[in-house]
Amino acid sequence: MASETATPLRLPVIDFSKKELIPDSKEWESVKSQVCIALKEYGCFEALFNKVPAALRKDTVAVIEELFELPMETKWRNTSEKPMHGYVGLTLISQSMDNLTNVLWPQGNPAFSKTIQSFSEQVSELDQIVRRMIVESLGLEKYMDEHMNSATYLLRVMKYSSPQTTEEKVGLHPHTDKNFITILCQNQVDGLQVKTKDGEWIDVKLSTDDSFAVMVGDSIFAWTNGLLRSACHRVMMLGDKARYSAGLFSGPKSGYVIKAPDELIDEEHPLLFKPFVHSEFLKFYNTEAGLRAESALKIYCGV
Ligand SMILES: O=C(O)CCC(=O)C(=O)O
Ligand SMILES: [Fe+2]
Repeated sequence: MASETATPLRLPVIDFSKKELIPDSKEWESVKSQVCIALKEYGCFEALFNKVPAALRKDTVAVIEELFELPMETKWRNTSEKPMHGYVGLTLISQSMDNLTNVLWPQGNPAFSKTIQSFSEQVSELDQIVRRMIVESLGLEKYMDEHMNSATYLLRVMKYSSPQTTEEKVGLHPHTDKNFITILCQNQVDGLQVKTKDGEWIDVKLSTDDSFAVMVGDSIFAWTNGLLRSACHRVMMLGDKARYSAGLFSGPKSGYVIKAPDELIDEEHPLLFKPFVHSEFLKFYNTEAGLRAESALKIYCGV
């Protein structure tokens, strides 16, 4: 049957590595329109971004592996009730990095915090380029400074142990991220999948050593009044190697109210979500009803 030979869907790949990528240049406009198309369709794309030196990426994966070798207290382990295969996620908040390092390695481990810190800084440049492009492509320049200044970052590192079977196991259940933008990188072990509008799962196979997966979260979905999708994604594990990933999450600062700009609301595009404070929404998301909901955002503040 013909459908069996259909080529699997691939995420758009967008190149952010060109020297000429400066605001207002031809290159910038071209990348911007690719970003806008990809985020409307998939809420996600693969970014090629060579500003993070290969050595730093390698060091980052190495320190993450080192971190997960430590005997960790249960409070740092995943506390979700949902069955997931061998997932451990740790949030490293950049600002308190030195504190955390001192707790984990009382004798000190400056290399760890330095690596994680510079990795976060370099990847945050890509986040800022993407968010600038989003604001510009929706004609919302008037809100540029407000939006850019409304964000804060956290870095989360994850380990998914190998299931040691030939049968796929859930590493992380389907969800949308709740923040603005998530940028993920991984060791050589794939597993991330993104759901299309038609409900099909696409394997995210990062194609180069400079690749990152970039995803829109619910805060951008709400702020753009639904114009850009927040990508539903999950992790499926197969085989005998552990997956390590690192995600830089940009999200609204504490207390910041997310409100879709008037420019995006008219009769044809009625307001989808009432203005909300992100930290309050997160509290709801972490309740049983929030976790059970297909869209916690809709239940929390849908119009
Ligand atoms: O490990 C991954 O690639 C996905 C992680 C993820 O979706 C999350 O932490 O929200
Ligand atoms: Fe996620």
